[in-house]
Amino acid sequence: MSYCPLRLEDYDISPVHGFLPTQPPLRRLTDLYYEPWESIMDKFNHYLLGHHIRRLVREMPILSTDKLSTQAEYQRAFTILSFMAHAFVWGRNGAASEPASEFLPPSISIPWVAVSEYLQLNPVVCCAAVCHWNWQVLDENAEDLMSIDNLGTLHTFTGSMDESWFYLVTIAIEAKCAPGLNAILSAISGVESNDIQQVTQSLVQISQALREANYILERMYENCDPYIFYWKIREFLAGWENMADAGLPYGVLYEGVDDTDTFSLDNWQSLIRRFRKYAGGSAAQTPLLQAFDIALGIKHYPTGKRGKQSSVEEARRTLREQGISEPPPANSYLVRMRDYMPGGHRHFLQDLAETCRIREYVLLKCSDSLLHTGFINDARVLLRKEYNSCLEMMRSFREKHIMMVTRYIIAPARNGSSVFVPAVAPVSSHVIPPEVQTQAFAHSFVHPPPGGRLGGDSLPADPTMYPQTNKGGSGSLKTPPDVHSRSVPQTPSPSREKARLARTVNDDSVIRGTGGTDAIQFLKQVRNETAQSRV
Ligand code: HEM
Repeated sequence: MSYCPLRLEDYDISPVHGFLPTQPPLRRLTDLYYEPWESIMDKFNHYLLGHHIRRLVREMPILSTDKLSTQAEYQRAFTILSFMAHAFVWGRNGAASEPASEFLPPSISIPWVAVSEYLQLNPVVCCAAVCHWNWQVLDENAEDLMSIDNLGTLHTFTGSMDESWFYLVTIAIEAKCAPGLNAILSAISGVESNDIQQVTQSLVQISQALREANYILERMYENCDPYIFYWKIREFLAGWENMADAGLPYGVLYEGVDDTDTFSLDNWQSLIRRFRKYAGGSAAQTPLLQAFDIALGIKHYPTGKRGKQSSVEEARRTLREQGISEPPPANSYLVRMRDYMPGGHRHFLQDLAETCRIREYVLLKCSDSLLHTGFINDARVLLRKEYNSCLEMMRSFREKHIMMVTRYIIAPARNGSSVFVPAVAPVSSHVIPPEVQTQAFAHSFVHPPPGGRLGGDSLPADPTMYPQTNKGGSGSLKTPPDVHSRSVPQTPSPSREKARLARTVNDDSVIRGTGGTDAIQFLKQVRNETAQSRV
């Protein structure tokens, strides 16, 4: 086989399991030093159910990360700190006595930030935490070790089979698509050496991997109930961006990390700017689909903007200008999700975009002019067929995924919760003085933060939606409140917070996101761009 400049291992990608680690994730940090973390995880669901998490986390010592040495240990630390942190912030399903917490105690925030810096991702729940680093093999002797039926999760928030299954579908898709990643590299080297058979054969393997992904995706319905997903699971996966209605108008302050400057403690405005805003967990944070997009040359444009897929002319130009890097997908939401991927995986996507010219190769080999002048031969017909078959698998995956979003988000939101939530008097966790709350609240509507931390140093302004983490109160998105007539922002009651946290659908049945754009519109556009990439 000819040379391919990329090696999966250089990016923490497993040749056998793709973006999952080759060895199953650690089930425990064996150094007894970390026992305070592990002993909470031993009874995590019970503690969460019985409202013990906040007390236990506050009582936890601040542990150093110095005793973590392997990548697997860091990954385990990240996963368990993520579970504890989100359980701490969101409390027990919006129980009456537990509104969302705007503060993460130093026992979580200090090690969590240190571990996330090591892994080069944001300290917030992400796909890697709940899927990539959260699985086990059930039967070591099974014929197909990584079949979804032979996998289990290590941790869930709710202790439900539905939540396990929700993660397992993604985990199994990752595992089954690993051959597709190897095939991408093989196709790249085939292009380098102008070996049309190798490129075609690699495309066959990519489309087989994607066929598996389609099949596994549809199995979501088997064991994950949309009601449970929407009303029980999803709220724990939410982040702290655009969560004013859910009780987090400024995001979350990572105590001991962002408030160490004593000046800020005397100055509330300055302190509020230290709050972090992060999107929550979503399978959109898997590098897998983005890797296939890049490999197949599918371009995604900002939501609402129509763009063209590359033509033969552009393919010629790109090949002439070897070495000039291909810009990342222009859809800022997809680009933004890369900050929630481990560093190695993110760098792989960047380098893949610079290296991969499969679409250009197919376009040039199978251009219409060649077809019309009779130069076409069987190898070229086959190349085009297999390339288009990959696109069809990607399109079909996205089509199924849109239907899934309709069944798991839109329908349950429309039907409402069947659980009676009694009206309770507002209980505030906010310790910020009311007058400062008023100013900051007004400020956040008049000048919405550009994303990332308040003060906007990391994430670009993005009008694209992120409904899984949005409070989605239709009123606030459609009609900003009259900030001048507001005296003190109402602290939502926990029961209202719960409803708002889960509710992301307006009366017109549109899932709204950060900038008021529409999730289904985004997903349909991404699907259409995939379909339009056929050659
Ligand atoms: C109950 C199941 C699921 C629901 C309700 C769901 C929901 C959503 C929603 C609302 C979005 C829009 C952006 C966001 O909010 O993150 C999205 C995007 C996305 N989801 Fe899912 N999702 C589900 C399962 C999956 C699975 C199993 C995968 C694959 C591993 C997946 C992969 C993606 C990807 C790659 C995107 C980005 C858009 C794209 O590239 O097509 N999702 N999902």
